[in-house]
Amino acid sequence: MNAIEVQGIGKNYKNYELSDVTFEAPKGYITGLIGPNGAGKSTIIKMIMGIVTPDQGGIRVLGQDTGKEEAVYKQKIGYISDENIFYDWLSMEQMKKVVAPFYKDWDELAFQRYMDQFELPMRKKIKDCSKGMKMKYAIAIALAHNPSLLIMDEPTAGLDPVFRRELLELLSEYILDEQRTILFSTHVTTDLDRIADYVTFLNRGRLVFTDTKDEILERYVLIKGGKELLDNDVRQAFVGVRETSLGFEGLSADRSSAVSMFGNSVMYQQPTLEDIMYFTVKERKVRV
Ligand SMILES: Nc1ncnc2c1ncn2[C@@H]1O[C@H](COP(=O)(O)OP(=O)(O)OP(=O)(O)O)[C@@H](O)[C@H]1O
Repeated sequence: MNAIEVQGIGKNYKNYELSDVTFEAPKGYITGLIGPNGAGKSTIIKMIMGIVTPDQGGIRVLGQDTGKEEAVYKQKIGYISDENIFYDWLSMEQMKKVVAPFYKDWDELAFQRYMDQFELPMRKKIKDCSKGMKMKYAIAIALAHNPSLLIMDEPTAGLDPVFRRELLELLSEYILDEQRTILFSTHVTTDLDRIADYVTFLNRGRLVFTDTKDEILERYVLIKGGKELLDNDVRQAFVGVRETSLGFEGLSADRSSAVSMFGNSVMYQQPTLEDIMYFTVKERKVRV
C-alpha cells in the first residue's frame, strides 16, 4: 500500500516547468526526494500538502485525493516546512498552545519529551532561536501528534552534524512499527545513504528515477580509466564524464553493459547517491 501516490503532476511557473512527475511513497518506509537547488522538491511537497495546486495530474495521500476533505488526512500528517511557519513573537510554549488544539491526537507528554531531548527552552521566543533550534522545534511539534505520515522539506538544513545524526536515528526508529511513513526532501544525499529505502530524483522539474535505494546503487557504476579509452561512443555510454589529468571518471546507469564494454581495462566502483546526482546534473548543464 502507498501512503502517497503522485501521478503525472505538472506545474507551470514563469521560468520553470514541472512536468509529468510520477512516484510513490510506500507505507512503512522512508522515501527521499533528492535534487539540486530549484529542481522542484518544495513545489511537489507543497502540492502533497494541498498548499499548491498542480496544473496537471493528481495526488492521493493516505487514500484521499488532495484538495478534497483536506482536514481529515492532514490530521494524520506531520509537516515540516522549509520556511518558518510559526509566529516569531511567541515563545515556544505559547506557540504550542496555538498549534496543539488543531490536533485531536496531540500527545502533551510526547511533546515535553521531545523538547527535553532536543534541549529546547520552552520560554524562549521563536525569534530568538537559532535556525537549528527552530528546526528542532518544528520536528517536536510535528511528532507530538503521532502522525502516520511525516513530510519534511529539507529537515536537516541548519542542523549540526551531531543532531543531524540523532534525527536520522530518530526517524529510523519512528517507522519501526511499519505503520508509519516518511517522505523527506534534501540535497544532502548522505542523509539518504543512511536511512532511505526509496529514492526519487528530480532534476529541473523532470523525474530522473524513482526506485529502491538498493536497486539504484546496484544499477549505477562509477568507472575510472585511462584517457585513451575515451572516444565518442564511450562518452555516449555514460550519464556523465569528468576528465582528469590522468584519465577519466564516468558514471554508467547500466552496470552489465559497462562491464561488457570495458572488461578488465578500467576500475569499477560503487557510486554514492551524491556521485549519481553530481554526474546527472553536470551532464544536463553541459547539454542544455
Ligand atoms: N510561486 C512561485 N512562483 C514562481 N516560481 C516559483 C514559485 N514557487 C517556486 N517557483 C520556482 O520553481 C522552481 C522550483 O522551486 P522549488 O522551491 O520547488 O525547488 P527545490 O528543489 O525545493 O529547491 P531548493 O533545494 O533550492 O529548495 C524554482 O525555479 C522556483 O523559482
